[in-house]
Amino acid sequence: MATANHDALAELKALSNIIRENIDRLEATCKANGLEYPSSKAPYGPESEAARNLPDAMEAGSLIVSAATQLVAAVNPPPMTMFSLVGSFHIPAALRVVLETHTAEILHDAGPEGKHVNEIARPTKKDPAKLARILRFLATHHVFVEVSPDHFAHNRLSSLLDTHKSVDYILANPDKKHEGTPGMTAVIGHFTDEAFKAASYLGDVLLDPKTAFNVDASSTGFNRAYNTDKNVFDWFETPGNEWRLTRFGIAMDGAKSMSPPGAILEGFDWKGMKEGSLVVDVGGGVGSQSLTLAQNHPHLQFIVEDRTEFWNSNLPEHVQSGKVQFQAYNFLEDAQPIKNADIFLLRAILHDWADPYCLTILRHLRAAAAPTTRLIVVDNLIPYACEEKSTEDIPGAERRLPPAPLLANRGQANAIPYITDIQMMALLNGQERTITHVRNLLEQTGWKLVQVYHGSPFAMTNQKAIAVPV
Ligand SMILES: C[S@@+](CC[C@H](N)C(=O)[O-])C[C@H]1O[C@@H](n2cnc3c(N)ncnc32)[C@H](O)[C@@H]1O
Repeated sequence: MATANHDALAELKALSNIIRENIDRLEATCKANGLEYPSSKAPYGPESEAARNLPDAMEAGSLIVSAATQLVAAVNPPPMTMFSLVGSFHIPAALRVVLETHTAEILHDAGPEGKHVNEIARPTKKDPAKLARILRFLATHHVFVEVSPDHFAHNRLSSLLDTHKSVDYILANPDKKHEGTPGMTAVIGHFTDEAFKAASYLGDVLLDPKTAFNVDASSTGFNRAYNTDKNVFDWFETPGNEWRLTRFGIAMDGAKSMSPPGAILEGFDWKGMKEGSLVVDVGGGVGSQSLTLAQNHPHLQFIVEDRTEFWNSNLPEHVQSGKVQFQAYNFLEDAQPIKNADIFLLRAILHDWADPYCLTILRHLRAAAAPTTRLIVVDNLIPYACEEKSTEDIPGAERRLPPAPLLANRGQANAIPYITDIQMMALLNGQERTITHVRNLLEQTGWKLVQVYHGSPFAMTNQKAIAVPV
């Protein structure tokens, strides 16, 4: 541990150099590609994100975020940092309020002058004085701008809360707010509601001797928060929760926007597969990953397996289109019915479940695998917060270390897998896993991990572990 002042200052200077060098790199990358770097004041949109999605810009951005957040932690008085950390649970509470008062839609056409909070609070008949404090708190975290006292306007971050639907439509059809959207608002809804409440009971579950070592999917913070014995997937299907199930399905689709477009296409030679190869998307939800694959690789066939109720209550038109076939399948209870799959795809599935459930899922797939079947596990492969040598024998597993003095896992630039890890624990006793952990599960179930793909530093649930039967 550094104790002398000059060490601490050397760290600050090194961090500031990383930031400066990588801003120059961003500038050069944008210039070389003739693209504008997106403004933090302009609304978010996939086209205007093009510069940020350039591989070199992503790497530069990741190093800047890593260095800047480390710099803040080093410079801010520790009690202030700790106070900010323990108080950060108010952020999702505030985000839920603005989401459910449709503030983003109310401000949609307000332009840079924004609107007075009285106007923002009126359509949902909320207290403007309280809403102003909520919005000011968020503006302090760069979500919305307070342009003049009590007048709030959009910026890039707050525009992610906007469904682009009219306020009148949402007020008349509250259950349809997220339908037909890219899904980020549904992600925000699920996180700030079910997940946030589940997380607030996580400590109770982990500290209670009766549940401390329990890995049951229905013995979680979620179960305490909602006072139910059902796991979250069963609970979503109980009468009265239809809108939550729909929101969750749209949220899963929306999580794609947290990765570069087409992230599922990377890291595996889909093109090299023979004509008519069959991809079975196990627990494929509304089939959004299979659709992306089908659109880009029309020579492949797809079957999306999930619990019946899931797709019928989400996107029935996908079932009717025929491009992707849907099949009811319970991966915890049933033998895998497809015996001639070329690929079993498991995206964001293993992370939902504790090890005993994953072993069941993997054994069912192994029993149905042909010698040529490939298993592609797409999940976050969570790095230790220090250097890791134990998986370097697996092709693709090695990670490039960032420059000193950054954390080996890039800290806040790589925060999402650690957030989803705790989220999975709070909701289902699931978890994100290290490469070693995934390898162990595969080895216990007759699979061998042969290739790892890390992908973009800013992508969500895009890392791939490719396995073959043994
Ligand atoms: C986190 S979502 C992932 C969806 C999709 N693979 C993706 O990447 O967007 C988990 C999916 O597992 C499905 N699921 C949960 N329990 C299941 C079970 N026992 N059998 C089959 N599917 C299940 C859920 O309905 C949901 O669609």
